[in-house]
Amino acid sequence: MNIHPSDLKPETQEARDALDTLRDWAAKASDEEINALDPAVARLLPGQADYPVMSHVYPTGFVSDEAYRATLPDLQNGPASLIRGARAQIQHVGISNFRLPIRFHTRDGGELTLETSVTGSVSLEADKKGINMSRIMRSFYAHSEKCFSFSVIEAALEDYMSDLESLDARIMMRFSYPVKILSLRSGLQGYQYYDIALELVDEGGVRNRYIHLDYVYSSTCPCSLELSEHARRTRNQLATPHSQRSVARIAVQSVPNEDCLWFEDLIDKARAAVPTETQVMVKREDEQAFAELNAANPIFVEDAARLFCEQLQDDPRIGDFRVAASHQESLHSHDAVSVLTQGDTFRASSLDPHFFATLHHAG
Ligand SMILES: Nc1nc2c(ncn2[C@@H]2O[C@H](COP(=O)(O)OP(=O)(O)OP(=O)(O)O)[C@@H](O)[C@H]2O)c(=O)[nH]1
Repeated sequence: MNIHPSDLKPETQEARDALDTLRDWAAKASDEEINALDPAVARLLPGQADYPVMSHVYPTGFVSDEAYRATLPDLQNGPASLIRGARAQIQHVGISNFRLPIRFHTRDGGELTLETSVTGSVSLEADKKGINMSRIMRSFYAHSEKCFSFSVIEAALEDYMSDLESLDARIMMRFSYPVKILSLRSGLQGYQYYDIALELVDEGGVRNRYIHLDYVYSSTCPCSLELSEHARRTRNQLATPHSQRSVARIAVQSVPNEDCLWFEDLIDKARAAVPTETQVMVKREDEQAFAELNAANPIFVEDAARLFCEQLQDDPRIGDFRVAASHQESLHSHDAVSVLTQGDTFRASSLDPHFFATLHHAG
């Protein structure tokens, strides 16, 4: 019978010598080198004998049943003694920017399914360690299949407060909302996308709804227009006023009213305030119209804030509001900015250091 050398069992002394070699190596090896060893080998080292041998193969067939789940550590629901740092209430704790498709009604009776970024958070009492994070998403998912309306989101908010036993809760939904807009003169149409955010906040038992809209427009400087005309008139010198892409972030408190405040209504108000919205489909006749429209509506950044304010302040569907405008001046190496608020909701002596920087819309 042919015996292959690998079939030969090493002599016991050889095995002992190999173990001594391993242990001599281990005595000089670093922890990293020891930890990198195959657990079955590491177990042979002194003091490692009781080290349990663990499988490195993923157990595809393992089922986590209710009884097993009950054995899992649940740190976030642990005793207050686990709290690290100050024993202070946390105003917002949750998950930011989980995304899912949400269906929205349009003002003309249609429906749009849009990618929506959701941020959900709840308050946490000072003596509680943490929240069950997954419930922030699970509560929202339970309602997300229904067509959007603030009342659907209110149902998710109710779940937050009951599932997470929280006093306050907040849901923010951000999406880009397409609206077909007509060109100025050629009759062409194209889609304009509006960055919109909805906030639903329940704080101290008071519930509020907020809508945020970014409106992008061209601002032509009135002073520069006058100076250009002055050069033409007095010196027959051609001159053009500086104009620039500008952004107004309009935030309104949507107050319950039998008449719904549609996204399209807010967009219409913005256009009524500052008609020089950036265009989508532009032929030469449209470009000429745009030049005339800008000449007819020159605005400083102060004018912009007040023009938007004028469109918001007398609408019974709108409570407190804030207009933040940024003109990315083509004359300067900086932006001209303004913030106008009405009511206490958005009044703030401190502004996020990056707030104005977010009022830039790339093409
Ligand atoms: N509270 C909290 N949880 C976190 C954080 N980062 C990750 N998590 C994890 O979020 C995961 C899901 O949390 P839970 O919703 O409590 O999961 P669960 O306990 O199985 O869910 P329930 O069955 O509803 O209790 C946990 O594994 C946490 O470790 C954090 O910063 N805070």
